[in-house]
Amino acid sequence: PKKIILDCDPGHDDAIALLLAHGNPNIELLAVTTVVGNQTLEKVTRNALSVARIANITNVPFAAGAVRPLIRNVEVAPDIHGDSGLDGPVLPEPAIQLDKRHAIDLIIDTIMSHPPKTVTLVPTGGLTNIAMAVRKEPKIVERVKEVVLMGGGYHVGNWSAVAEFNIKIDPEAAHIVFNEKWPVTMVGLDLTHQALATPEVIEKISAIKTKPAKFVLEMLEFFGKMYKQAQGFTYPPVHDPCAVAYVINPELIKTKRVPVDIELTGTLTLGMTVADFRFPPDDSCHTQVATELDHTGFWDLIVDSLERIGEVN
Ligand SMILES: Nc1ccc([C@@H]2N[C@H](CO)[C@@H](O)[C@H]2O)cc1
Ligand SMILES: [Ca+2]
Repeated sequence: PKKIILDCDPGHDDAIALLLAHGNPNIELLAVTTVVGNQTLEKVTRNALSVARIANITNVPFAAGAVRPLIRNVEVAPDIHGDSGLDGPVLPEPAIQLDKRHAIDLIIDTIMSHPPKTVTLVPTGGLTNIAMAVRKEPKIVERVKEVVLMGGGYHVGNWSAVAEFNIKIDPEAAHIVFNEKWPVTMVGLDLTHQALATPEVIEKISAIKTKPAKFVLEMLEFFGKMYKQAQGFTYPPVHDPCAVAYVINPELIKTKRVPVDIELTGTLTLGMTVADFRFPPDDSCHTQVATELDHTGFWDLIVDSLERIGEVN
């Protein structure tokens, strides 16, 4: 199985990414870390532990990380995720305690305690924790197998005309992560806006008569309602599980090697992931962007994970 660390800000789609990772037999979830983003650190951390309770995830360390971006102020997304950060379903009381370490120490310890090139980092929130971990222990850059992140967009923005939320809330952190010499796969909005939870998808999940599946349906109902109101989407794009799906089966997502850098000083373009498609990438190019999703294959993975999780009491 592929060993991953999920760094997330649950968030409805982060929650589904966590369930996908937990339920899929090809993924070994080594650690879950939380970062400020969709909501405050306290709220997204509580949400992560509630999702762990829903799926009965008991043997994975969870640790909380950065309470705010490296430089800028906290900017949350209640218009999509609500005041709790996971509005819609009733959130159960957590059943596990947080790991006593800071997220960046759990990330560093986990990577350094596994053989080189065996651990994949999967950030699905702002990149504050990842940037801080790299600055504290630069050795993780050569040791990590790859970074597969949900964030950015080479032709699409959602937090400004040209920037995506996860990048824009901490562009300095993103600049660090995209410029370290490790393999980065950017699963951006160009890809995740194809991951729509259509009625056919809802129907397939509705056929699974378990509490975790019901939780997912209640999350998708709220997420869909907010996405329609806030961004005019008929069906909601479920972003974060796309990053996990790529780790599970890279054939589900087409990618293109291209240099990507982060705008830090633009008035209109702050946080933009600038992809330079003008020339063929040279050997120094360590970034690739996701371009095309196998929609059916993607959602079949999520349905399969929910079926494997089964009923939980
Ligand atoms: N409007 C909006 C804001 C933030 C997000 C979160 N940020 C990423 C998509 O921009 C995902 O990780 C998701 O959790 C989604 C929608
Ligand atoms: Ca997220």
